[in-house]
Amino acid sequence: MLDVPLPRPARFVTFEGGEGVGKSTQVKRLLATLRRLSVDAVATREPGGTPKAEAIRSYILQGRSESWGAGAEAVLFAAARHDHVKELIAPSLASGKWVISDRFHDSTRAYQGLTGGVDEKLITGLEVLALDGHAPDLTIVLDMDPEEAFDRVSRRELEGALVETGDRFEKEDLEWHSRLREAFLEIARNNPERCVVIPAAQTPDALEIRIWSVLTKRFPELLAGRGS
Ligand SMILES: Nc1ncnc2c1ncn2[C@@H]1O[C@H](COP(=O)(O)OP(=O)(O)O)[C@@H](O)[C@H]1O
Ligand SMILES: Cc1cn([C@H]2C[C@H](O)[C@@H](COP(=O)(O)OP(=O)(O)O)O2)c(=O)[nH]c1=O
Repeated sequence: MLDVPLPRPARFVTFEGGEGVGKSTQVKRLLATLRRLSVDAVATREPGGTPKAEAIRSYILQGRSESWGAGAEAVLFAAARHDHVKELIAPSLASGKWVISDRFHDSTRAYQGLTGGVDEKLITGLEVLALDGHAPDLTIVLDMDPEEAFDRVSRRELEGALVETGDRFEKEDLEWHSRLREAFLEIARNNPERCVVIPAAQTPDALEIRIWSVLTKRFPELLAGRGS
């Protein structure tokens, strides 16, 4: 019998959660694992991912749009996302490439919507426009106590990493970050078929193993033909 490989449809996976929960670390690790398995994949981030979206990212994260209010910022994030979907995400998926994004639309709903007070109807309308049908297949929500996550971020800053967000959302107080944490958990509860919440207060290795087990359960084709 011919050993024909099973088709592996390209999947769109997003990572969400507050600051310092370990999203970027796990995105890099997942990309490396997929590539080791010869899965064609690209990692990207939001806001950003394309030159135009990166320009919007710099503008917002430098705090230049802060005085415009959360509603206008939601529109800016959505404008960046629209370009990101059109120029990078949709073409990658169409060409068979997996896309792993460090943040996506849930961040707008959590930060600007549920925490920032922007009307749910505006958030939903922006989602429809920006996603253009490209909702993630799976969203990993990394969840942890914001105080512990702050410690990680301060360490990252002490270690000298370039952190462009230090003067924007990170400066909000603990109560605000606790509301943000609840916002992500609420989004996950409302989208149980798409979102998986993973406790993030564990070592990077343990977290990587847990995330990989979620992926292989959700997308068994990842293991097809590997005898496991
Ligand atoms: N599981 C973990 N345990 C402890 N520290 C971590 C873990 N994952 C990441 N870190 C460290 O915490 C900081 C924030 O991690 P990062 O991946 O940049 O988080 P995020 O992208 O969610 O802001 C970095 O200094 C990183 O090295
Ligand atoms: C994508 C997105 C990000 N953000 C915020 C979350 C972060 O504070 C910032 C992006 O910074 P980033 O460096 O990607 O986040 P992190 O600190 O988790 O590594 O922008 C929104 O407020 N709305 C959005 O739609």
